Amino acid sequence: MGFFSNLLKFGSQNMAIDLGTANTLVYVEGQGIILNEPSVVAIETLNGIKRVKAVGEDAKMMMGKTPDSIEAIRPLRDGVIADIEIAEEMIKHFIRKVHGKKSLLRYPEIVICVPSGSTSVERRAIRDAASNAGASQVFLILEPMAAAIGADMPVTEPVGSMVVDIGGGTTEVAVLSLRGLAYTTSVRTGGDKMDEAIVSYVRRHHNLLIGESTAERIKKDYGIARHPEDGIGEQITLKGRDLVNGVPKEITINQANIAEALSEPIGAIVEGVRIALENTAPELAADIVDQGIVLTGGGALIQGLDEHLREETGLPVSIAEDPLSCVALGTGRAMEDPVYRGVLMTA
Ligand SMILES: Nc1ncnc2c1ncn2[C@@H]1O[C@H](COP(=O)(O)OP(=O)(O)OP(=O)(O)O)[C@@H](O)[C@H]1O
Repeated sequence: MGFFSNLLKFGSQNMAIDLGTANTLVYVEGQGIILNEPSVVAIETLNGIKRVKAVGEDAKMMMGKTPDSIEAIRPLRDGVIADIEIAEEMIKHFIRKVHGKKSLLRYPEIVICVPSGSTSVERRAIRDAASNAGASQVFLILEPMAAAIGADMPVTEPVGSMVVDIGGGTTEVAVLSLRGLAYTTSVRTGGDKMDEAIVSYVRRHHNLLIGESTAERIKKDYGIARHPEDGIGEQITLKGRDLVNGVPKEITINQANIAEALSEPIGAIVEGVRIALENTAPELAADIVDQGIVLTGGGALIQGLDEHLREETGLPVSIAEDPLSCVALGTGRAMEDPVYRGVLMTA
């Protein structure tokens, strides 16, 4: 029986939460991932009083389109908690959504993942937010560990392996062995920086202002880590506001332009991997030569990123099966499977 399984018979629903800067996923014991929503909260201010107007998908749809009285906030903006009160509201909302009326019967136990670079103050804040949201007990797990477990990497064995989790706010690079993180570094570059790079490329080269959501959509559909083989790639039409005369305008760019725009954030990720490799103990480095590097997180889906890293490091690089779900799956497995008990922390 799993770590928390005994409690199930009392009607509890223990949960694992991947509290990401871009998306929050909730895994319920025995059921798997049952919630996956953007980490966005829309706050309305009326007569000086703030209240939560929408959370998750509904709030994300409002981003960039809100009237003055409503603000769409991402409480975990740069890989850290930018606004703890709103983060807590968001955690509460998602827990209630999953837990439903059962919350009246019993509070769940919650495992929640935290960035490896988070400070003890930040970790305590996340733990307290989950407690305030109704958890009877809160365990923490480090994000790269969760990503590696979710990607089926051999984290419990005396074998070194490297995971690169490219999320919204941060990229976490870690070397794991025997249930521990032998080395870890966190680069404050991820999907958000890629979106910003596209926005600024289009502004610089075409005097066109596009919104973050448009940039994200372009990145997901056409994002590429290397120049396309034909030097051009696909054509992309995008709309925004002309910075010169202020009117809406449509332009066409190509995938080679996107590769150019993304070269800086992708370069920062490659640099993070290189630093991690340089700091890895020789025995573990030898293992990584055999095991290779596994990419997780939404950024792993950028076309050609695996190939690019392979060329830059000379090591085998693979993409996890479901990169966007790895952290949530790994957090869930760590909650359910006693094999991983040692990776859970209380604060
Ligand atoms: N197909 C895709 N191609 C490129 N990027 C993608 C794709 N799908 C999602 N992303 C990006 O992945 C990022 C979200 O990834 P993920 O959900 O792993 O991050 P997170 O866990 O919320 O963030 P963090 O790890 O920083 O806390 C977003 O920036 C999103 O735009």
